Amino acid sequence: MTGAEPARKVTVLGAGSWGTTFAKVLADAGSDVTLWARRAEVAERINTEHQNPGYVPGVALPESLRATDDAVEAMHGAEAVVLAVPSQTLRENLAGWQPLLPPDATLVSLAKGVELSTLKRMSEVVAEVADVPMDQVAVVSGPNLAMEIAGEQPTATVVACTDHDRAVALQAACSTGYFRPYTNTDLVGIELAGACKNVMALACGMAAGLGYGQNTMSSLITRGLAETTRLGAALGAEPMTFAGLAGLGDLVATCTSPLSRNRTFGERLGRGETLAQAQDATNGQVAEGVKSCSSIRELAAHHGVEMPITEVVHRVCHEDLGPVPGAAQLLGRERKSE
Ligand SMILES: NC(=O)C1=CN([C@@H]2O[C@H](COP(=O)(O)OP(=O)(O)OC[C@H]3O[C@@H](n4cnc5c(N)ncnc54)[C@H](O)[C@@H]3O)[C@@H](O)[C@H]2O)C=CC1
Ligand SMILES: O=C(CO)COP(=O)(O)O
Repeated sequence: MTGAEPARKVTVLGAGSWGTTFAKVLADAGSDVTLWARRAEVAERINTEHQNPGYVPGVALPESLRATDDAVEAMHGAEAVVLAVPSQTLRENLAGWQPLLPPDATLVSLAKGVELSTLKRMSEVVAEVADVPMDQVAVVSGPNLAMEIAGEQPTATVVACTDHDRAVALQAACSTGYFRPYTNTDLVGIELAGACKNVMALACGMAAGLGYGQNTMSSLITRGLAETTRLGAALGAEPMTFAGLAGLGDLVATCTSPLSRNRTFGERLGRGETLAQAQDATNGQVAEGVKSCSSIRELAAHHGVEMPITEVVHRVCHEDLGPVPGAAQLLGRERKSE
C-alpha cells in the first residue's frame, strides 16, 4: 500500500479483542478484510455466526469479514498487514509470518508495549524482524477500549507512520462513521505514550483497589503524563504528542475505565490479591503493563530519566512491595517544583 489511496485488501493477524474489533472497523470502512485466528474454531465461528464470543461477546461482526487459521491464505495479496498480538510475543509471531509478508505491504502494529530484554518499541521489532525500512511500519494508538468501539461508540485515534502518505492511506482504510483516525508522524511519541499509559492504569487501579478517589487518580494521571513526557523527550519524541489522543486521551480512558484490563489488574493488586491471583482473573487476555513496567523502567534508567510511578508499579508487580508502602514511597519523595 503506497500513496494516499485507501487500502482495499487488509489482513489482521490476531483475533483477540482488539484484532477482532479493528477488523470490524476496517470492514465497516469498506476494506476487504481477512482476520487470522490461532484457533480454527474461532475462525469458523466468525465465518458462520459472525461472532467471537471469547473476546467480543454480543458483538455482531460484519458479514463481509472473513476469518481463517491459515496464515498463507490470510496474507495473500494484502496491501496492509495489521499485527494484533501481545507485545511480548510479537517478535516470535512475526518471525513465523515474515516469509509470507507481501513485499510492499504497510505493517501496522496495534500493540502497546516495550519489549523485555531488548527494550525496543514495537515498530522497531517489526522493522527488524520483517526486515523492512521504518517508513513501511505504522502504528494505531489512542483511547481505544475495544468493547466500546465494537459497540460503535464514537471514538478517535491516531495512525502514525514516518511516511505520511502511508499514514493517510491507512487512515482512509479505517475511517468509519464511528471511528475517526488522525495522522501523525511522531512514531516514537505515539508508541511510548501507548506503552506507558498501561503502567499508569495499573497504578490507578491499585489506588482504586485501596479505596482512594478522584484526587488520587488525577494526581497519578497528571504525574504519569509528566514522567511519560520526560521519557519521550529523552528518546526524541515530540512533547506535544503526549497532549494528544495517544497521550492524554488514552491515559484518561485507560486509567478511568473498568473495561481496561490493566486498570482492573491493578485494582485486584490494590485489594490485596497476588500477581498470580490477578493473572487468573484476566480470562487469558493480556494486561501489557505488568511486563512493560519493567522494560520501561529499564529504558528510563538507560536514558537517565526518573519515572517514580513506573518504579513503584514495577516493585509492586515484581518485587513484593505492597501497594500501601508503594503509595507511601511516592508521597515520601523529595519535595520539588512542578
Ligand atoms: N483490547 C483493547 O481494548 C486494546 C488493545 N490494544 C493492544 O493490542 C494488543 C493486542 O491486544 P488484545 O487484542 O486486546 O489482546 P487479547 O489478549 O485480547 O488477544 C491476543 C491475541 O493474540 C493472539 N496470540 C498470538 N500468539 C500469541 C501468544 N504467543 N500468546 C498470546 N496470545 C497470542 C491470541 O490468540 C489473541 O488472538 C496489545 O498490545 C494491547 O495492549 C490496543 C488498543 C486497544
Ligand atoms: O489500550 C487500550 C485502550 O486504549 C486497552 O487497555 P487495556 O489493555 O488496559 O484493556
